[in-house]
Amino acid sequence: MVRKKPLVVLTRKLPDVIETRMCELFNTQLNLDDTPMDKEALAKALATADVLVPTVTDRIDAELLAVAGPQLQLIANFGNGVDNIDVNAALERGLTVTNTPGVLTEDTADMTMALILAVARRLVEGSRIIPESEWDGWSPTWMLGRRITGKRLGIIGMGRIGQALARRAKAFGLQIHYHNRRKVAAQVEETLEATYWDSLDQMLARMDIVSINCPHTPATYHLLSARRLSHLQPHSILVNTARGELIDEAALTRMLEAGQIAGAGLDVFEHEPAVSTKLIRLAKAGKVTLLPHMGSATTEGRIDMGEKVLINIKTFMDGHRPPDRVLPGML
Ligand SMILES: NC(=O)C1=CN([C@@H]2O[C@H](COP(=O)(O)OP(=O)(O)OC[C@H]3O[C@@H](n4cnc5c(N)ncnc54)[C@H](O)[C@@H]3O)[C@@H](O)[C@H]2O)C=CC1
Ligand SMILES: O=CC(=O)O
Repeated sequence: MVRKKPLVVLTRKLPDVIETRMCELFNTQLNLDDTPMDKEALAKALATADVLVPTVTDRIDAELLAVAGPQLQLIANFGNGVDNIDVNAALERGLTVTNTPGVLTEDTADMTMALILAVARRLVEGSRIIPESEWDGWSPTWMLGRRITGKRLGIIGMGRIGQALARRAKAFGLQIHYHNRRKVAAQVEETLEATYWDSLDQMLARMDIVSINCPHTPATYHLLSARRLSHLQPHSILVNTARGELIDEAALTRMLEAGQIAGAGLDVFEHEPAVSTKLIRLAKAGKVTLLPHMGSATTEGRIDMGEKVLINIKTFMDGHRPPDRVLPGML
């Protein structure tokens, strides 16, 4: 008997090499023009697919999962963070959920370090000056940024990306501090010369630069609330390449407007792709650097992510446990 190929629905356009392999292995429904799927289109996909491959732009909530057809078995997220999926609701329905951890660690850490440098050294502001014909020549007191060497970097979430950032930051001469759910292995702490802070509030009050690198879960929503943000020192810089929902963005905006912190570098936003006009105004004034969620955006990284998705689907369809299964304890 010939086994029917499973229907795999991709919600977005993936790298060509991945789509080609996907089509060879499975009955694959592509999204050729890359239009993000609305709720109706997602519901349709969940009603027919054996495997759904969503991305960070697709909100797969309990309401949508309730309309999934009985054939749906696997949600193979093209992404590391899984906060776009109600994983508990999916697991309760007996579905398997996978993600793509590890392969975007270095790229995202690079972008985090780039944001730290961009904000501290006014890179984006400076890069506008020559194209806008506003350069009269060098001056001893003009376009001064802040030295990062010797400063204290506080990392919230010392996982894969947090540690990769710490390695880079150490090479730049920053002192590494971190807050995590638990202390990391002694050998990692030793190599990074990292200091653990059990109290996030206390760490925030002592840092020059803070980077957020933990996942967005119900427990971490607005981890940096208005109250916590108020612990930051006026000269400090805040960088977020994790998820927008981790920060009370309105409170951060007010602090930036009032000069209560020196600057921020944001790759992710609370209501992305919408970004508030106030933040855009602050960016134009050089107080904040805004990137359109491009932390993992390298050609190599996106192909590696696609390969992970392929392996997860293939392993699952062959009747084995896929390598990147998301389990309730990980949330
Ligand atoms: N901007 C971008 O394009 C990208 C963003 N990301 C985001 O980065 C996040 C982190 O990724 P990884 O480092 O691979 O994850 P990871 O799971 O290796 O590390 C996360 C760390 O955060 C810690 N953590 C969890 N809750 C915490 C809390 N309440 N307080 C302090 N620490 C807490 C965990 O213990 C863990 O050590 C992802 O969940 C995703 O949202 C990931 C890739 C690309
Ligand atoms: O933000 C991207 C991800 O893979 O997570």
